[in-house]
Amino acid sequence: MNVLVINAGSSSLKYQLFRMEDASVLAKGKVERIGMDTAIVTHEPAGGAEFHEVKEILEHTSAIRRVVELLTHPQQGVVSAMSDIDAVGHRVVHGGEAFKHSVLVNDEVKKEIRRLFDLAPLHNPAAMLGIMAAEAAMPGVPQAVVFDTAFHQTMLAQAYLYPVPMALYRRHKVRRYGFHGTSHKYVSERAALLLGRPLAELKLITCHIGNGASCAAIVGGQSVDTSMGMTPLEGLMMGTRSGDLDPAIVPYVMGKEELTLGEVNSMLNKHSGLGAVSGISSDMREIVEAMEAGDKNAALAFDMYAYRLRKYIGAYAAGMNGVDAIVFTAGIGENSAQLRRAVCEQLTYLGVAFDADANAVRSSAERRISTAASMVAVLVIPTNEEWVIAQDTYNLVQGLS
Ligand SMILES: Nc1ncnc2c1ncn2[C@@H]1O[C@H](COP(=O)(O)OP(=O)(O)O)[C@@H](O)[C@H]1O
Ligand SMILES: CC(=O)OP(=O)(O)O
Ligand SMILES: [Mg+2]
Repeated sequence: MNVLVINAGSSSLKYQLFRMEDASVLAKGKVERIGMDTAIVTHEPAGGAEFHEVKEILEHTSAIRRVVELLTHPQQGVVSAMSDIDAVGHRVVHGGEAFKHSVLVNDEVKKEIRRLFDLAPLHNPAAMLGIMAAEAAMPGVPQAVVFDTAFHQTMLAQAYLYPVPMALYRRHKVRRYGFHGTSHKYVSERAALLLGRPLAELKLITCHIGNGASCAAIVGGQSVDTSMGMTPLEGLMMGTRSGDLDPAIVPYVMGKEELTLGEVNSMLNKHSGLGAVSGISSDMREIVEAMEAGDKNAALAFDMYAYRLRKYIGAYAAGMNGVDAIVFTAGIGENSAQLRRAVCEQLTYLGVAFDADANAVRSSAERRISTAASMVAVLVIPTNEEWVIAQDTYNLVQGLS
């Protein structure tokens, strides 16, 4: 069975086509910088030459259309027709309390995902575009959805409730859901293998640091806390999102600047974070480049980003009463040696002995960047949300026959 996985992030769309029988990847690729001046398309057919293009791609529907063209292309393609794709698995960011597990797509499921648009305005609409575009391109092919929120459903009420009137939870389900769950789950399992210790006895802090960023406190393989909240806006500073701030700022700024609810929402989700502080870019590569060229605002944005992450690591070590390993993953966590260094060199109080040389090595392998003597291991583990989604999709589709 061939399963196509579509992971529509806020600024990127990643895809992988898996042959499930031997867990092989027939092709993978990504469309990055969707909606920016130029998007970057990378398509890697297994055993074939990598294909790159830079073109304007303004939204996710066009991105999927391009992916479909590439997968069936006479030169760059890996299947002769779309009928060689047996199932499609989608990443959906918000599943609310309704979805504790992955499900096959039907009208009810689509309705529920739409109902959650308000709570994940950058993500659920992108995922829905993906589902609709895939249905149009591959009619009759079963589709499954895998939710970012599902893994965090193990949190206790002490972590998922906000100290506000409890009627808000009862009436409107106002609570912490947490996101990037598929990634936090995957890297925590890989971390246990890399450390050679049972997951059941580990306390981990996993840092999924991409365009969206969150960390999670994981005890014995179960999420006990995570930095994103009811929506993916809370927690760490991100590319375009503010993360934590004093909630009183919202009504204050709305009054002073005469902003509507929609405008203030858009300000915090799309016009804050690295982009707002640096005035340069929401992309960490460009921030680091500008910082190294001496730009003060880029340096401030970088320092704030690292400082806020360091504070969460401290908070989660306290929350779990200890930590065995800190894991970095996603675009920035996997690739930015500068950011990892800025965070980890000041964790000596926790017992982290950072290995700056190991950290500086560019690699796509799972690796340790703390010294052998470090009391707390620091790991870099490339995430693989797509493989987890493919497995869930495969299992659901098997259940159909
Ligand atoms: N070599 C690199 N150095 C620093 N940052 C990088 C590098 N490669 C990618 N990134 C950063 O990773 C982020 C995107 O991460 P990603 O996980 O792909 O995001 P998302 O899935 O949320 O769209 C961007 O800020 C990008 O600059
Ligand atoms: C939930 C979330 O923020 O996702 P992403 O990192 O893909 O934007
Ligand atoms: Mg992502």
